Amino acid sequence: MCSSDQGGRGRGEESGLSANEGASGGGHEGRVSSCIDDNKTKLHSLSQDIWSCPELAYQEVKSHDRLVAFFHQEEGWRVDSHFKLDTAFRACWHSAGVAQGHEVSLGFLCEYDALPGIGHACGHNLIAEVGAAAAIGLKATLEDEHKLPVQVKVTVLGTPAEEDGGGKVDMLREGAFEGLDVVFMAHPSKEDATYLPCVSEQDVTVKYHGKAAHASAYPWRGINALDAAVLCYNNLSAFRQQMKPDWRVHGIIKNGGVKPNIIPDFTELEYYLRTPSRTELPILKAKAESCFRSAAMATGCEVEIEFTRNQYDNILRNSALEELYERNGTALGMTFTTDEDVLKNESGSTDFGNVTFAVPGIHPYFYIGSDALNHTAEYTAAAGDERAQFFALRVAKALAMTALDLLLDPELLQKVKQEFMETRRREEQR
Ligand SMILES: NCCCC(=O)N[C@@H](CCCN)C(=O)O
Repeated sequence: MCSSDQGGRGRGEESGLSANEGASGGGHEGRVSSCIDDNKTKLHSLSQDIWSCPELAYQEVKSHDRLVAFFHQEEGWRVDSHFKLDTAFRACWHSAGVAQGHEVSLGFLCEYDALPGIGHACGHNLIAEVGAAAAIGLKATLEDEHKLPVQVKVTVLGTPAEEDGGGKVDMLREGAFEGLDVVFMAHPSKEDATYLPCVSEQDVTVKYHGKAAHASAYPWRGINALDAAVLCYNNLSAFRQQMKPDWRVHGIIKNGGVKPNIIPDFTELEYYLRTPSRTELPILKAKAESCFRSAAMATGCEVEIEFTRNQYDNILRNSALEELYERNGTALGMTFTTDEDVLKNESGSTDFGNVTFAVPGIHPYFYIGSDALNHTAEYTAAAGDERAQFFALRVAKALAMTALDLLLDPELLQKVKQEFMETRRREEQR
């Protein structure tokens, strides 16, 4: 059985609510909270171990092993390491009893990849912790509940490579999400929000091949690949005036030549192309491609255009899930942002978007005790700071309570699924 921890601080502490008081002070919600609080030391240690050893996309070997070990040490979980991808995993638990009809299958996702150079600047160590905490909190509560109206399967999926590549897209292709009824995860941010506009994205690498020559002695003998790269950059900058205001194109020159007196024979750029809906993305891709190709034509370079294997889709919203989550979060003392600039403008992209076209899901954002911005060294520090723990555990409680709501009231689950079908149909007809 679980005890109760009334501690708490930070945004939401202003309300004076502790997690348990805010939830209900008892009942199922109270049990979720106390079970998660009971495990806070080992959850913190899980998150710290991932944070202190940041690993890039598809190379999250130690983080994978640490999470797999975590679930091996928990009772009742069947763990598949290297599930579908080398650094992905799956952990499953089934509620006791004789299966009668459909088993409700709920998934919690853990991300754990970091960024080059600045470590866990997007706080994915906390995403992993939240996914694990919500899953064990829900399981413990369900074990105490003997009158569940349904059989339940809880699945934790470790999904690599969100920052680069899109591990969830690979896993979707491999069938890893089949059979799930609803999926849950939460992403660190600088505010609490049930939803931020997560847009669709296609990444592309552009390479120009020219011809080297001494830049002073025989410049007319060279073909300048840096000129092509600069023209490419400028073509896209000129095109920006005609882009829709909510499109985003941003790039870097990864390789711009080696020495001023050598006409560069090779340059390389990397661009991210984003539109609010995946249906618009092909239009932007085609226009960007014209910018890449015309720079090659103007300079006489050869161009190689490599669009990445996985495109990220926008997130399909589910207001039924959002309302449940917001109610639980508010009860736990969260204050959801009302800043229109944040709520209406593009956020980044996530491969969770692709998941929401296959399974109903929610991807709320959560404050971690710092005003630092994601993808900065300051955010890395905040994601590893002990102060983030209260917020991470609180969001895990809100996710687990939302899952519990669906299990205790089959009509709610039906509502979520119905909305998912309708939203997806509307999106596909856009
Ligand atoms: N909205 C989620 C934010 C996480 C994030 O920053 N994701 C990256 C993904 C980049 C993949 N190429 C982003 O830049 O949006």
